[in-house]
Amino acid sequence: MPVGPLTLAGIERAARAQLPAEIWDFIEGGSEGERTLAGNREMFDHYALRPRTLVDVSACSTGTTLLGAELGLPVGIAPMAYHRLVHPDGETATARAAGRAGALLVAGIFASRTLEAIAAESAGPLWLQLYWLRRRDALAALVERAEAAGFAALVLTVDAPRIGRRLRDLRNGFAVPSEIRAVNLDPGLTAATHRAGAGASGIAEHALEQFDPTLTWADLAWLRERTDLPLVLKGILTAEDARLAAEHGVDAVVVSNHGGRQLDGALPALAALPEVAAALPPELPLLLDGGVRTGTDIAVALALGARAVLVGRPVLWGLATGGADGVADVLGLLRTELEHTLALLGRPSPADLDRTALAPWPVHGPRAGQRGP
Ligand SMILES: Cc1cc2nc3c(=O)[nH]c(=O)nc-3n(C[C@H](O)[C@H](O)[C@H](O)COP(=O)(O)O)c2cc1C
Ligand SMILES: CC(C)CC(=O)C(=O)O
Repeated sequence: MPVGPLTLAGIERAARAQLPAEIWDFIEGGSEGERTLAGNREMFDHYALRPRTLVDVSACSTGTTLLGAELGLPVGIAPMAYHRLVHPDGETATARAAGRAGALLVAGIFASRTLEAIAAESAGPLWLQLYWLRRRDALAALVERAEAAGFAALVLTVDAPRIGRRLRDLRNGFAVPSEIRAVNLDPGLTAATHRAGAGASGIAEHALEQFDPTLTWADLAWLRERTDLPLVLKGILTAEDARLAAEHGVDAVVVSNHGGRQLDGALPALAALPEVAAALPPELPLLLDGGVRTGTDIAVALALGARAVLVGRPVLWGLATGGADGVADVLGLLRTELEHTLALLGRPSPADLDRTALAPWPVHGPRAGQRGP
């Protein structure tokens, strides 16, 4: 019997081999020189783990709680547009796998399956990500639908007043194929997404047309007035903004640079985590996304103050290669790796992780063999 991929990197290779080049570029790419995209991964190399011994690790748990919900592992699926780009089932398959694993799913405002269909497949906590659309009526309607469908929190993405210059998409003249739609929005609202043009990105043109770049802290009250759902801000990278988020009463914060797809040269997510953690009240849940690819990465992020991590691209690799089962493989590998890391580190549960689990990585240069089979 052939052995399947033993790391997310193996699933990545399989996905790359089967996806059309321009879809691969849209998923995998970052903005401009892709320095922040690379930095997200490289930053994990700056930490070593400090294992403790003679600790009973016969029963390790990967479970945690987040905004009152139980998670089987401290992992959520980052909001990503158009899952149907890589698999005909799209977000409903992702939701099935998340439920099986006890992971959080953050569905995107540009989901290619309806909120109701996603909720019907979902067995675990489900949040909805929003962009600040000029058409506030469309946003208000989505909030109402999300509440009715049982979504448990809203995530407002704040790092995208416009779309970063993603050179791969510009070169490819990338547009979302017309049969794959952001079905939760009026077709008129997303038409530009489907218009290809040499040297242009349909995604970027659409955002210029529809995203409202006047969004400021004062506007959060508009969302608050419309819903009792917890409000999460995604895309915070500084202590200053973390303090403002807390002052404005948000319920959680996601440290993120949008997977290196927005401001190139922005801090790697893991580099921003300590200052954001220090600036927030300890009871306010903090999440991180960007470059999380192994159980060790999860342990490092948790030790630096994250309650949970979100994982983006690997979920689309899994979805591309095996639908719901492929996403389950990705989440299953992360759980296996995290559980091993906790046991060998002598910290039997996520709650046991803190800064004392970490030291600076003492040698310079790239890690040998990290990618694995
Ligand atoms: C294909 C793709 C689509 C994305 N779409 C969205 C989106 O609609 N809204 C959003 O807030 N973030 C979006 N993101 C960013 C992710 O939520 C997340 O911040 C990032 O992918 C995390 O980094 P990782 O891919 O290295 O795990 C997208 C990312 C990718 C790769
Ligand atoms: C449709 C896009 C605006 C989705 C997004 O945020 C991204 O591609 O990073």
